[in-house]
Amino acid sequence: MRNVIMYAFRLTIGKMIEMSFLDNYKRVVIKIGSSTLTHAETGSLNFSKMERLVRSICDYRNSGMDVCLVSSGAIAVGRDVIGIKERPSDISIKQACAAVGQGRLMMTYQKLFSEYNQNSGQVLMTKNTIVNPVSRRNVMNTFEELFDLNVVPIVNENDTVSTYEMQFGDNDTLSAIVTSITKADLLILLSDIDGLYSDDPHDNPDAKLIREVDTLDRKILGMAKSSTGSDVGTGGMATKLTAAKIATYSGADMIIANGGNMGILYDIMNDRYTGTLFHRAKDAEFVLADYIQREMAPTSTGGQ
Ligand SMILES: Nc1ncnc2c1ncn2[C@@H]1O[C@H](COP(=O)(O)OP(=O)(O)O)[C@@H](O)[C@H]1O
Ligand SMILES: N[C@@H](CCC(=O)OP(=O)(O)O)C(=O)O
Repeated sequence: MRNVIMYAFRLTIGKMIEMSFLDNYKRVVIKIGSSTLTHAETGSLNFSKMERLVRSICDYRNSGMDVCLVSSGAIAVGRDVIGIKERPSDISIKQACAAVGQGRLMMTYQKLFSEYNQNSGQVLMTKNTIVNPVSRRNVMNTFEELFDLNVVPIVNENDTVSTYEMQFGDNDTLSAIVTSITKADLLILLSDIDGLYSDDPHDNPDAKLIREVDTLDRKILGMAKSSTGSDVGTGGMATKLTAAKIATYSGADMIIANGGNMGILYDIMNDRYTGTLFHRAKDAEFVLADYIQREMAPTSTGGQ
Protein backbone atom coordinates (compact mmCIF):
# COMPACT_ATOMS: atom_id res chain seq x y z
CA MET A 1 0.00 0.00 0.00
CA ARG A 2 2.82 2.34 0.98
CA ASN A 3 4.46 1.69 -2.40
CA VAL A 4 1.25 2.52 -4.22
CA ILE A 5 0.93 5.81 -2.31
CA MET A 6 4.60 6.63 -3.01
CA TYR A 7 4.11 5.81 -6.69
CA ALA A 8 0.98 8.00 -6.90
CA PHE A 9 2.86 10.80 -5.08
CA ARG A 10 5.84 10.59 -7.42
CA LEU A 11 3.54 10.50 -10.44
CA THR A 12 1.69 13.59 -9.24
CA ILE A 13 4.89 15.48 -8.45
CA GLY A 14 6.37 14.31 -11.74
CA LYS A 15 3.30 15.53 -13.58
CA MET A 16 3.39 18.85 -11.70
CA ILE A 17 7.02 19.37 -12.69
CA GLU A 18 6.32 18.28 -16.24
CA MET A 19 3.25 20.50 -16.40
CA SER A 20 4.67 23.59 -14.76
CA PHE A 21 6.38 24.77 -17.90
CA LEU A 22 3.49 23.85 -20.18
CA ASP A 23 0.99 25.62 -17.96
CA ASN A 24 2.86 28.86 -18.23
CA TYR A 25 3.93 28.91 -21.84
CA LYS A 26 2.19 28.02 -25.07
CA ARG A 27 4.47 29.58 -27.66
CA VAL A 28 8.22 29.86 -27.34
CA VAL A 29 10.92 31.51 -29.43
CA ILE A 30 14.40 30.01 -29.03
CA LYS A 31 17.41 31.98 -30.26
CA ILE A 32 20.77 30.34 -30.73
CA GLY A 33 23.95 32.34 -31.30
CA SER A 34 26.78 31.61 -33.74
CA SER A 35 29.23 30.83 -30.93
CA THR A 36 26.89 28.12 -29.60
CA LEU A 37 26.34 26.51 -33.02
CA THR A 38 29.96 26.29 -34.09
CA HIS A 39 33.22 24.82 -32.82
CA ALA A 40 35.32 27.62 -31.30
CA GLU A 41 38.60 26.24 -32.69
CA THR A 42 37.53 25.90 -36.33
CA GLY A 43 34.22 27.75 -36.79
CA SER A 44 32.71 24.59 -38.31
CA LEU A 45 29.16 23.53 -37.41
CA ASN A 46 28.81 21.57 -34.20
CA PHE A 47 26.53 18.79 -35.45
CA SER A 48 25.99 17.07 -32.13
CA LYS A 49 24.81 20.35 -30.55
CA MET A 50 22.52 20.97 -33.50
CA GLU A 51 21.13 17.46 -33.17
CA ARG A 52 20.36 17.96 -29.49
CA LEU A 53 18.85 21.39 -30.17
CA VAL A 54 16.55 19.94 -32.83
CA ARG A 55 15.59 16.97 -30.65
CA SER A 56 14.71 19.31 -27.74
CA ILE A 57 12.63 21.50 -30.03
CA CYS A 58 10.74 18.43 -31.24
CA ASP A 59 10.09 17.47 -27.60
CA TYR A 60 8.79 20.97 -26.87
CA ARG A 61 6.52 20.58 -29.92
CA ASN A 62 5.38 17.14 -28.76
CA SER A 63 4.43 18.56 -25.39
CA GLY A 64 2.02 20.92 -27.13
CA MET A 65 3.96 24.12 -27.65
CA ASP A 66 4.47 26.18 -30.78
CA VAL A 67 8.19 26.69 -31.25
CA CYS A 68 10.03 29.16 -33.43
CA LEU A 69 13.81 28.96 -33.81
CA VAL A 70 15.88 32.07 -34.50
CA SER A 71 19.25 30.80 -35.63
CA SER A 72 22.38 32.84 -36.19
CA GLY A 73 25.39 31.31 -37.84
CA ALA A 74 25.04 32.10 -41.55
CA ILE A 75 28.13 34.33 -41.67
CA ALA A 76 30.23 32.12 -39.38
CA VAL A 77 29.35 28.96 -41.31
CA GLY A 78 29.87 30.66 -44.69
CA ARG A 79 33.26 31.90 -43.50
CA ASP A 80 34.24 28.37 -42.60
CA VAL A 81 32.97 26.88 -45.87
CA ILE A 82 34.71 29.51 -48.01
CA GLY A 83 37.86 29.37 -45.86
CA ILE A 84 38.07 32.96 -44.53
CA LYS A 85 40.12 32.86 -41.33
CA GLU A 86 39.79 36.47 -40.12
CA ARG A 87 36.44 37.91 -39.01
CA PRO A 88 35.35 40.00 -42.07
CA SER A 89 34.54 43.68 -41.59
CA ASP A 90 33.61 44.36 -45.21
CA ILE A 91 29.83 44.10 -45.53
CA SER A 92 29.94 42.55 -49.03
CA ILE A 93 32.19 39.73 -47.75
CA LYS A 94 29.79 39.15 -44.84
CA GLN A 95 26.89 39.06 -47.30
CA ALA A 96 28.69 36.56 -49.53
CA CYS A 97 29.49 34.40 -46.48
CA ALA A 98 25.84 34.56 -45.38
CA ALA A 99 24.66 33.50 -48.85
CA VAL A 100 26.75 30.34 -48.58
CA GLY A 101 26.26 29.74 -44.86
CA GLN A 102 22.48 30.21 -44.72
CA GLY A 103 21.99 27.47 -47.32
CA ARG A 104 24.28 25.14 -45.38
CA LEU A 105 22.49 25.92 -42.11
CA MET A 106 19.03 25.23 -43.53
CA MET A 107 20.17 22.05 -45.26
CA THR A 108 21.47 20.76 -41.92
CA TYR A 109 18.39 21.84 -39.92
CA GLN A 110 15.95 20.33 -42.41
CA LYS A 111 17.86 17.03 -42.45
CA LEU A 112 17.83 16.89 -38.64
CA PHE A 113 14.19 17.93 -38.25
CA SER A 114 13.10 15.39 -40.87
CA GLU A 115 14.59 12.62 -38.68
CA TYR A 116 11.82 13.45 -36.20
CA ASN A 117 9.16 13.89 -38.90
CA GLN A 118 9.04 17.57 -38.08
CA ASN A 119 8.60 20.06 -40.90
CA SER A 120 10.57 23.28 -40.74
CA GLY A 121 10.59 26.37 -42.94
CA GLN A 122 12.88 29.33 -43.49
CA VAL A 123 11.82 32.91 -42.71
CA LEU A 124 14.40 35.56 -43.61
CA MET A 125 13.68 39.11 -42.50
CA THR A 126 15.21 42.56 -42.73
CA LYS A 127 14.43 45.63 -40.67
CA ASN A 128 12.21 46.78 -43.52
CA THR A 129 10.03 43.70 -43.09
CA ILE A 130 9.14 45.07 -39.68
CA VAL A 131 9.20 48.80 -40.38
CA ASN A 132 6.86 48.50 -43.36
CA PRO A 133 3.35 47.81 -41.99
CA VAL A 134 2.31 45.80 -45.05
CA SER A 135 5.26 43.44 -44.96
CA ARG A 136 4.97 43.27 -41.15
CA ARG A 137 1.36 42.10 -41.53
CA ASN A 138 2.49 39.62 -44.21
CA VAL A 139 5.19 38.08 -42.06
CA MET A 140 2.79 37.87 -39.08
CA ASN A 141 0.35 35.95 -41.29
CA THR A 142 3.13 33.68 -42.49
CA PHE A 143 4.12 32.84 -38.91
CA GLU A 144 0.51 32.09 -37.94
CA GLU A 145 0.07 29.87 -40.97
CA LEU A 146 3.31 28.01 -40.23
CA PHE A 147 2.23 27.36 -36.62
CA ASP A 148 -1.21 26.20 -37.84
CA LEU A 149 0.51 23.81 -40.23
CA ASN A 150 2.74 22.44 -37.42
CA VAL A 151 5.88 23.77 -39.06
CA VAL A 152 8.83 25.08 -37.04
CA PRO A 153 9.83 28.47 -38.51
CA ILE A 154 13.60 28.96 -38.64
CA VAL A 155 14.31 32.68 -38.72
CA ASN A 156 17.41 34.68 -39.54
CA GLU A 157 18.15 38.14 -40.78
CA ASN A 158 18.32 38.25 -44.57
CA ASP A 159 22.00 39.17 -44.37
CA THR A 160 22.64 38.90 -48.10
CA VAL A 161 20.36 41.86 -48.86
CA SER A 162 20.37 43.91 -45.66
CA THR A 163 22.62 46.91 -46.06
CA TYR A 164 24.00 48.79 -43.07
CA GLU A 165 21.06 51.23 -42.82
CA MET A 166 18.39 48.56 -42.81
CA GLN A 167 19.88 45.76 -40.79
CA PHE A 168 19.00 44.59 -37.31
CA GLY A 169 22.64 43.57 -37.11
CA ASP A 170 22.01 41.19 -34.25
CA ASN A 171 19.62 38.34 -33.78
CA ASP A 172 18.94 39.11 -30.12
CA THR A 173 16.83 42.11 -31.14
CA LEU A 174 15.37 40.20 -34.09
CA SER A 175 14.30 37.31 -31.85
CA ALA A 176 12.56 39.71 -29.45
CA ILE A 177 10.69 41.30 -32.34
CA VAL A 178 9.69 37.85 -33.52
CA THR A 179 8.49 37.13 -29.96
CA SER A 180 6.41 40.30 -30.06
CA ILE A 181 4.83 39.77 -33.50
CA THR A 182 4.07 36.09 -32.90
CA LYS A 183 2.67 36.89 -29.42
CA ALA A 184 4.93 34.24 -27.93
CA ASP A 185 4.99 34.07 -24.14
CA LEU A 186 8.61 33.00 -23.71
CA LEU A 187 11.88 33.92 -25.39
CA ILE A 188 14.94 31.78 -24.66
CA LEU A 189 18.32 33.22 -25.65
CA LEU A 190 20.94 30.46 -25.75
CA SER A 191 24.29 32.11 -25.33
CA ASP A 192 27.89 31.18 -24.58
CA ILE A 193 27.41 32.35 -21.00
CA ASP A 194 25.12 31.31 -18.10
CA GLY A 195 23.11 34.53 -18.08
CA LEU A 196 23.38 38.19 -17.14
CA TYR A 197 26.22 38.86 -14.70
CA SER A 198 26.76 42.03 -12.70
CA ASP A 199 29.64 42.72 -15.14
CA ASP A 200 31.27 40.90 -18.07
CA PRO A 201 32.81 37.87 -16.31
CA HIS A 202 35.51 37.65 -18.99
CA ASP A 203 36.84 41.00 -17.70
CA ASN A 204 35.73 40.87 -14.08
CA PRO A 205 36.20 37.57 -12.18
CA ASP A 206 34.08 38.91 -9.27
CA ALA A 207 30.99 39.32 -11.44
CA LYS A 208 27.91 37.56 -10.03
CA LEU A 209 25.13 35.81 -11.93
CA ILE A 210 21.78 37.61 -11.68
CA ARG A 211 19.07 34.94 -11.38
CA GLU A 212 15.92 37.02 -11.83
CA VAL A 213 15.11 40.46 -13.14
CA ASP A 214 11.77 42.08 -12.37
CA THR A 215 12.43 45.55 -13.68
CA LEU A 216 14.89 46.64 -16.33
CA ASP A 217 16.16 49.62 -14.39
CA ARG A 218 19.36 51.60 -14.96
CA LYS A 219 21.36 49.42 -12.60
CA ILE A 220 20.51 46.28 -14.60
CA LEU A 221 20.98 48.00 -17.96
CA GLY A 222 24.39 49.29 -16.82
CA MET A 223 25.64 45.73 -16.21
CA ALA A 224 25.55 44.70 -19.86
CA LYS A 225 28.57 45.34 -22.05
CA SER A 226 28.69 44.96 -25.81
CA SER A 227 31.92 42.94 -25.57
CA THR A 228 31.48 39.49 -27.11
CA GLY A 229 32.88 36.25 -25.76
CA SER A 230 33.91 34.80 -29.09
CA ASP A 231 35.25 35.47 -32.57
CA VAL A 232 31.78 34.95 -34.10
CA GLY A 233 29.32 36.55 -31.60
CA THR A 234 27.60 39.92 -32.20
CA GLY A 235 26.30 42.42 -29.67
CA GLY A 236 27.33 40.83 -26.37
CA MET A 237 25.00 41.32 -23.41
CA ALA A 238 23.89 44.83 -24.46
CA THR A 239 21.74 43.53 -27.35
CA LYS A 240 20.32 40.82 -25.07
CA LEU A 241 19.01 43.51 -22.72
CA THR A 242 17.52 45.39 -25.67
CA ALA A 243 15.81 42.10 -26.48
CA ALA A 244 14.67 41.81 -22.86
CA LYS A 245 13.00 45.23 -23.08
CA ILE A 246 11.09 44.37 -26.27
CA ALA A 247 10.12 40.87 -25.13
CA THR A 248 9.07 41.68 -21.55
CA TYR A 249 7.19 44.85 -22.57
CA SER A 250 5.41 42.70 -25.17
CA GLY A 251 4.18 40.40 -22.39
CA ALA A 252 6.70 37.55 -22.67
CA ASP A 253 9.16 36.20 -20.13
CA MET A 254 12.74 35.91 -21.29
CA ILE A 255 15.50 33.53 -20.22
CA ILE A 256 19.21 33.83 -20.97
CA ALA A 257 20.92 30.47 -20.51
CA ASN A 258 24.07 28.72 -21.59
CA GLY A 259 23.69 26.77 -24.81
CA GLY A 260 27.05 25.07 -24.20
CA ASN A 261 25.07 22.13 -22.87
CA MET A 262 21.94 21.57 -24.94
CA GLY A 263 20.40 19.64 -22.04
CA ILE A 264 19.59 23.16 -20.82
CA LEU A 265 16.35 23.14 -22.84
CA TYR A 266 15.13 20.13 -20.82
CA ASP A 267 16.26 21.84 -17.61
CA ILE A 268 14.24 24.90 -18.58
CA MET A 269 11.26 22.70 -19.38
CA ASN A 270 11.46 21.23 -15.88
CA ASP A 271 12.19 24.53 -14.19
CA ARG A 272 15.62 23.34 -13.01
CA TYR A 273 17.97 25.54 -15.00
CA THR A 274 20.76 27.95 -14.23
CA GLY A 275 20.29 31.26 -16.01
CA THR A 276 18.62 34.66 -15.82
CA LEU A 277 14.84 34.95 -15.94
CA PHE A 278 13.42 38.33 -16.95
CA HIS A 279 9.80 38.60 -15.87
CA ARG A 280 7.26 40.03 -18.29
CA ALA A 281 6.43 43.65 -17.51
CA LYS A 282 3.20 44.13 -15.60
CA ASP A 283 0.80 46.71 -16.99
CA ALA A 284 3.17 47.51 -19.83
CA GLU A 285 1.53 49.45 -22.58
CA PHE A 286 3.89 48.44 -25.32
CA VAL A 287 2.90 48.93 -28.91
CA LEU A 288 5.43 47.41 -31.28
CA ALA A 289 4.50 49.78 -34.09
CA ASP A 290 5.24 52.79 -31.81
CA TYR A 291 8.54 51.29 -30.72
CA ILE A 292 9.49 50.73 -34.35
CA GLN A 293 8.59 54.32 -35.22
CA ARG A 294 10.69 55.58 -32.33
CA GLU A 295 13.70 53.28 -32.43
CA MET A 296 14.04 52.13 -36.01
CA ALA A 297 14.41 54.88 -38.55
CA PRO A 298 12.23 53.92 -41.53
CA THR A 299 14.19 53.32 -44.71
CA SER A 300 12.77 53.75 -48.17
CA THR A 301 14.82 51.21 -50.09
CA GLY A 302 15.83 47.63 -49.77
CA GLY A 303 14.58 44.08 -49.65
CA GLN A 304 11.72 42.86 -47.58
N1 LIG B 1 27.08 41.72 -17.83
C1 LIG B 1 27.42 40.69 -18.63
N2 LIG B 1 27.05 39.42 -18.26
C2 LIG B 1 27.35 38.36 -19.05
N3 LIG B 1 28.04 38.44 -20.22
C3 LIG B 1 28.42 39.68 -20.64
C4 LIG B 1 28.12 40.85 -19.87
N4 LIG B 1 28.59 41.94 -20.55
C5 LIG B 1 29.16 41.47 -21.68
N5 LIG B 1 29.07 40.10 -21.75
C6 LIG B 1 29.59 39.28 -22.85
O1 LIG B 1 28.52 38.84 -23.70
C7 LIG B 1 28.92 37.60 -24.30
C8 LIG B 1 27.72 36.89 -24.92
O2 LIG B 1 27.27 37.57 -26.07
P1 LIG B 1 27.76 37.17 -27.57
O3 LIG B 1 29.26 37.03 -27.62
O4 LIG B 1 27.11 38.13 -28.50
O5 LIG B 1 27.24 35.69 -27.74
P2 LIG B 1 26.03 34.99 -28.46
O6 LIG B 1 26.62 34.31 -29.65
O7 LIG B 1 25.55 34.04 -27.44
O8 LIG B 1 24.99 36.02 -28.85
C9 LIG B 1 29.57 36.88 -23.14
O9 LIG B 1 30.44 35.87 -23.53
C10 LIG B 1 30.32 38.02 -22.40
O10 LIG B 1 31.65 38.14 -22.80
N1 LIG C 1 22.51 37.06 -38.95
C1 LIG C 1 23.87 36.73 -38.56
C2 LIG C 1 24.02 36.65 -37.06
C3 LIG C 1 23.97 37.92 -36.29
C4 LIG C 1 24.06 37.67 -34.77
O1 LIG C 1 23.33 38.23 -33.97
O2 LIG C 1 24.93 36.71 -34.38
P1 LIG C 1 25.01 36.10 -32.86
O3 LIG C 1 25.58 37.12 -31.94
O4 LIG C 1 25.92 34.95 -33.05
O5 LIG C 1 23.63 35.68 -32.46
C5 LIG C 1 24.29 35.36 -39.09
O6 LIG C 1 23.43 34.50 -39.29
O7 LIG C 1 25.49 35.16 -39.25
